[in-house]
Amino acid sequence: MDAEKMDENEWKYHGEGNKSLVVSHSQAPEEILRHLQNIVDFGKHVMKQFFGEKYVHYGEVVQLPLDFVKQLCLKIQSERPESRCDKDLDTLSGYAMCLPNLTRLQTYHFVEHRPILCVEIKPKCGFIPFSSHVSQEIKHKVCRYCMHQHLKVANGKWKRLSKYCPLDLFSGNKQRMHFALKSLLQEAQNNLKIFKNGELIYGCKDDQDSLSDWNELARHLKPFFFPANGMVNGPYCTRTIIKELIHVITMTLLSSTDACRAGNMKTVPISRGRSYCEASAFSKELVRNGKNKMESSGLPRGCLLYKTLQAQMLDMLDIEGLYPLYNRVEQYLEEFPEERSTSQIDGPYNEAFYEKLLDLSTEDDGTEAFAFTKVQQYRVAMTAKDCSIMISLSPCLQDECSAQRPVVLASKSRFTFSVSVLDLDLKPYESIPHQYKLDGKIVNYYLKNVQAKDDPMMSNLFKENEDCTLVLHKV
Ligand SMILES: O=P(O)(O)O[C@H]1[C@H](OP(=O)(O)O)[C@@H](OP(=O)(O)O)[C@H](OP(=O)(O)O)[C@@H](OP(=O)(O)O)[C@H]1OP(=O)(O)O
Ligand SMILES: Nc1ncnc2c1ncn2[C@@H]1O[C@H](COP(=O)(O)OP(=O)(O)O)[C@@H](O)[C@H]1O
Repeated sequence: MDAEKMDENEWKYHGEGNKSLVVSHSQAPEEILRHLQNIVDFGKHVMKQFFGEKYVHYGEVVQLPLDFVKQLCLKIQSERPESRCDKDLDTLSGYAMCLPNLTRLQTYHFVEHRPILCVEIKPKCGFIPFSSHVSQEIKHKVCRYCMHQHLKVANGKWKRLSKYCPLDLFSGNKQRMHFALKSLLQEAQNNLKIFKNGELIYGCKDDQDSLSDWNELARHLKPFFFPANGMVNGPYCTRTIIKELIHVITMTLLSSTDACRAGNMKTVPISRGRSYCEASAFSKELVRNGKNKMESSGLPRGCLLYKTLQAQMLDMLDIEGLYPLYNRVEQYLEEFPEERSTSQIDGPYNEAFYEKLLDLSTEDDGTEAFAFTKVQQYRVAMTAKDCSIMISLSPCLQDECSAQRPVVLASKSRFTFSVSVLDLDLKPYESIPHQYKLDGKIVNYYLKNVQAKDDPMMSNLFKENEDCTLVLHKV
């Protein structure tokens, strides 16, 4: 073994059996450097093409003094969520990614000493699968997020079901978007965070029991929306401020500030698949009110939600259609392992990698080339389904507004703003089997524990511990 690997600091205890003690060597620094460079390249050559350069900040890889890294890890350890403390921080390579602080304004110089409000939304998947490979009809009616909620609550990840449905947010219909944002504000889970001058003031707390405290949030937001202090504190004030916040977030999400290939590239028709989710609390409320037309005004092509949805819809086959192609790739790589590097599964994520994503055909010609393309497109789609949108807002005065600085108006104030996308590291090829298994778990749990209860006929099929004879009538 290489002499330089004989540094005890690079080894860690993994476990032991009756006769053996297991230690593992941490990733070699060059592997970490390549991993981080891959993330930067993927942002620079791929996601910037989908989202546009104004929305994507891919940063750069830097090397830091090891002492600094070690001291930093000790300093922040107590602030980390308990649920994440099982993940070790890399204190051996010194490599890190240097990114702009997206809770600050990105696109324009921000006025010094001006307060900044930042809203982070993790929208999740905004479409219902339209693939013919889908085996369960429920997947054509209820979206992944709404189905997954029930399994998450059953597994204890969250205490309460969220009323948020991504299809309402991605609908482009202001009424539906307002409902979606209000639902996120009621039950943030890991889909909403609000920062004030870089400090987290709302959402995504490790303590799932904390109910949303709108009064506390309104106290933080009041100076932004009613700077003249013309609003007396109280329930009306809280409701008014929350409505102002929802309005401003909606307008920034619908703003379109930069044309790029994503706006012009041959796109997956967004009209494919149903435009609303049967499980959405909004659509149920609409039906209760005797209306059944779900408006989907459609998103402006230049806005970030549209571009995010375009990238998500690279998942054209659904995991059920993709998984056999993944197996075809696996078999091919078992026979020709040297092809792994030329396939660019592990990078480099350069222009050539991007160009290969543009073939949107879904006709399987039986080749490995088709399988490789669909697998890579699926990985990009998974990444876009798990990314976050950051909206930074700073109050501006009338005379500071100009044509090239985007401004959003509230009732008693105005903001200059920037919109960015983050968490754009390509999802690993190896996570595809996990996606396939998780998809089955989510759907099966929903069918057995939710749909059966909602549908009297179905409930007879699943009623447990009760003798019931299924009488089949001759037709
Ligand atoms: O689908 P992936 O591979 O992107 O997995 C995501 C999780 O998404 P999902 O469960 O829909 O597959 C995501 O969980 P949520 O559904 O968004 O709750 C998970 O987010 P956290 O809950 O914040 O962990 C996400 O982890 P990171 O965002 O990467 O931290 C990722 O899970 P992992 O694949 O386990 O990293
Ligand atoms: N450039 C950034 N500026 C400000 N906050 C950031 C930035 N990148 C990440 N964050 C914060 O850190 C959190 C985790 O970062 P993320 O890249 O999503 O990690 P992971 O991929 O492990 O989920 C984000 O949800 C966001 O709140």
